[in-house]
Amino acid sequence: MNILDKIAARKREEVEILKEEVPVETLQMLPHFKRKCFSLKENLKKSKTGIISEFKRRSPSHPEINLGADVAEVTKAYEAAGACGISVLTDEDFFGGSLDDLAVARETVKLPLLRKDFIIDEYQLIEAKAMGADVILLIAAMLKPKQVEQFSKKAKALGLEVLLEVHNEEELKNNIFDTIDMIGVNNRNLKTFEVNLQTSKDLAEKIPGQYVKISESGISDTTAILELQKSGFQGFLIGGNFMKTEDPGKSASEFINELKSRSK
Ligand SMILES: O=C(O)c1ccccc1NCC(=O)[C@H](O)[C@H](O)COP(=O)(O)O
Repeated sequence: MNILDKIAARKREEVEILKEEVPVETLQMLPHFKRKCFSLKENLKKSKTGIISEFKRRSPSHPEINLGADVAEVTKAYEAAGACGISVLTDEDFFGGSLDDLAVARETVKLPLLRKDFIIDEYQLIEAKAMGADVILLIAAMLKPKQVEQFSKKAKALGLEVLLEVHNEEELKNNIFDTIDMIGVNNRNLKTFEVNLQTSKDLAEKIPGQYVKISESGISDTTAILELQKSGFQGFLIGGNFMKTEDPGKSASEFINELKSRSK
């Protein structure tokens, strides 16, 4: 069983329990449910740097990135560093995150927040909105195109933006819907965990022009960003490179400042 199948199986169990414990009607009464979302898409279109900084403590490929990281401290520093948006891992079992992390990030910053999780059920979209997310992720490798269409429609109806994640041309071709806002190319092969930025460069020209393009995973220097910008990418999702350091906010700030000075 590959990692996405394992995660999907766990999510299905988790969602069935949650639906009983916290019904949709309860989520819909939470104050953030009616909040107007911040737009990551618009921030990326306006930005010269396009950095989406990620908060994650661990991952299947890196089991100990920053286990004790404090979400308020890091997200506040990411905002001050000039990030366009923040990605918050909300999966507990595989990434050590939680919906509480998302809620704390929401109370801390005014930037668009991506709920970084593995969506397999509409319930998780309602949960994302209620806990303060602005953007949700749909991973083509773990969904059927019909589900991508259904979940993206529902997300838009909730006022959320949709980031579709693909790894190859087939996933891209099968999941082009007008309810998608941004297309992310994940440079990490989820079978081997190897990262290769060429994945983004190869797919860039195949992504239709109306979608904001985001390159995800394995980005560790500003030279990579300058090259990816030449291929047409406007957004860059960076997690481990910041989170593995003692002060992720400071690392993000130095990275963004270096990028700004190299972009002049
Ligand atoms: O990172 C993993 O090990 C992983 C394994 C299985 C599914 C998803 C996984 N990562 C999620 C991500 O997409 C990354 O956290 C994100 O793109 C940032 O990547 P990085 O900058 O390399 O930390």
